[in-house]
Amino acid sequence: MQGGGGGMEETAAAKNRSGGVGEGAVVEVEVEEGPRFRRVCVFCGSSSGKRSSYRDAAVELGRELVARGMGLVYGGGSLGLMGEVSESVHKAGGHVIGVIPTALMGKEITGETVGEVVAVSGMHERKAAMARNADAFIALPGGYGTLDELLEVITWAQLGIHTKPVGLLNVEGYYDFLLAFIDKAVDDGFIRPAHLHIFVSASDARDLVRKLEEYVAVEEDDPAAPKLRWEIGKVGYNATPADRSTLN
Ligand SMILES: C/C(=C\CNc1ncnc2c1ncn2[C@@H]1O[C@H](COP(=O)(O)O)[C@@H](O)[C@H]1O)CO
Repeated sequence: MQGGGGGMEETAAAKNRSGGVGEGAVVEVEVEEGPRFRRVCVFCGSSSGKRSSYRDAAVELGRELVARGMGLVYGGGSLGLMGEVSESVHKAGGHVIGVIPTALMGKEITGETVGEVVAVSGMHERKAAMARNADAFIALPGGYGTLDELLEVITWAQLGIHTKPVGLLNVEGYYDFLLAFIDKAVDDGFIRPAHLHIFVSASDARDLVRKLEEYVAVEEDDPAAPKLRWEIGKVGYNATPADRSTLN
């Protein structure tokens, strides 16, 4: 599991719990744990949907990420739920990275991106850059684009290409049919029962982020995984420790 780059930082406090740092005293170093995830990648609709609850969920998720010390990676722009979640993180003082293909960069196409903008050459590069720069993934309600992004990170987790947690924010049951479809695929032998637990879901942001923080990766047992991981390494899906100090 990739830990958040900002995690496990030593605080100023090297406290002597025994009452004084004299000779022979036992000094306990108190380590303050940072957030498990430095940045979370959010996939969501470029539309807002027809229910105000979708917008509310995007805003709430943004606030929850910032409250937990996590930044946002998303597809850039200000359209739909993408705009809601990025605005929410930005307003609450969190760090936002928008990854956007140069062809979509015109403000008349995607609107204004808040925070940092990373320009990439195309849609595949965008998905790889979003994945590389995040430690976990969350899907809010959305359409084809959101499903594509969500199913890709689930598929790659299934293959053992990454071990970053994936969460579904199932606002008002929006994803119930997808969850039912996945159950059907398990029943009919197309998805392994163990792979049901590759992602977690919850109906509200706080529960979902908590579940992601507690998530333990499913052990990969696919013989194809090492080769795939090597191939994906060439594309640069996972950040190396050195990458984590800067944007990549
Ligand atoms: C090209 C057009 C509008 C531009 N819209 C988008 N701008 C930025 N990112 C987008 C856009 N449309 C899709 N995406 C990506 O897919 C996800 C949302 O797709 P959905 O189909 O709305 O669920 C989102 O995460 C983006 O990465 C004119 O058609």
